Amino acid sequence: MSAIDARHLALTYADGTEAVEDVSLDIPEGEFFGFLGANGAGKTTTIKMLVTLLRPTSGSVAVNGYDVEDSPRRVRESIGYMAQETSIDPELTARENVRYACEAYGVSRDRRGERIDELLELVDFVDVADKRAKEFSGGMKKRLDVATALAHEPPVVFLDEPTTGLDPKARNRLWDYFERINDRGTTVFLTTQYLEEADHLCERIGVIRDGEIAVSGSPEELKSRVGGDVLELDDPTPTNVERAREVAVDSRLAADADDVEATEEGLLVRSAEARRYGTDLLVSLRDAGLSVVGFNVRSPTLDDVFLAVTGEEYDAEGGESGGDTDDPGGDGGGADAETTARQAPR
Ligand SMILES: Nc1ncnc2c1ncn2[C@@H]1O[C@H](COP(=O)(O)OP(=O)(O)OP(=O)(O)O)[C@@H](O)[C@H]1O
Repeated sequence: MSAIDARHLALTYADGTEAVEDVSLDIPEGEFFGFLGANGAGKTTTIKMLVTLLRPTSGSVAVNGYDVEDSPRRVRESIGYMAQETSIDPELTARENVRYACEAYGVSRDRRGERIDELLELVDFVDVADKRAKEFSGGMKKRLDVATALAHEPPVVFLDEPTTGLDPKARNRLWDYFERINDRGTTVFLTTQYLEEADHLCERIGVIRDGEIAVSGSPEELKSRVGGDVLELDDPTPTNVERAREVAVDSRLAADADDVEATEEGLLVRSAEARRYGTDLLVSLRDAGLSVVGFNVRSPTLDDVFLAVTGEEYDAEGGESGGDTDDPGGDGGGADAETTARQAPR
């Protein structure tokens, strides 16, 4: 049985916006699935249909074998949902928030005390269990959100941008919990603004564009579809970039013009020959009277996949730095050696 089986899902909002046009997903039990797309591509609308908060205009969805139209209550009982907005009560302590979630999700009275302790332990809240949630940092609130979404041990959890705005340390910590629950057999459906997060966590990824799945596959499969390596030229002046683009398109590197993209930093060329002939391009640029300030050849990342599929750079608002810390009253918890080492190579 699939954990999530969505067929030809579509949703048009009352104002006529066709947010989701045709989304089919078949996610096996126990998979860690990443759902990616630019802002407004239809991710949240899709999740809301999967968790019974929005009724599809057409198509069908079964979650854990229950049809969302026929058995919405069964679906809700069998899933955990961590929405973008926090669901914890700032006036309650961590323990009270978790207890409330256990009651709301119908965890039996006999089991409740034990389950509350397990959940607090899972997200490392034992020492601060009796502090009020309003005293917690952004990262801690997210961890508490994770605990409450898991109260009833659901076989499937939906995480909608669970780490947005967190600093790398807090994010890494959450990644550990997500991996832990997936290791226990829980199916995870994740949306994220951070492609390195999807790369690190997900076994399979689907990219939604204009309300339809544009590509899906494992991170490695998707990266291999970029076709070779990626050569980056840094040049901040747009006029130079435009001329450099013409030189690159004419070079033996690019199979066609689509392999050359202007980026915020300068220019990017996807090519199976990037390592072999990359320096030839530098010579051609110099001959054309252009100099570059930076040059680099690297393996493709999911950012390259995204750029190739959508023609846009993946939006990562909330940023890599200056995010919400996991450490209230601390020094902001910058990236330590371990954190840095765990980031996907760029
Ligand atoms: N209640 C609504 N009424 C009308 N249009 C809506 C509504 N909610 C979302 N939309 C539109 O539907 C489209 C898809 O929105 P959705 O929130 O699903 O995208 P998303 O991929 O989750 O984006 P984000 O990353 O910004 O959350 C967008 O064009 C959005 O403006």
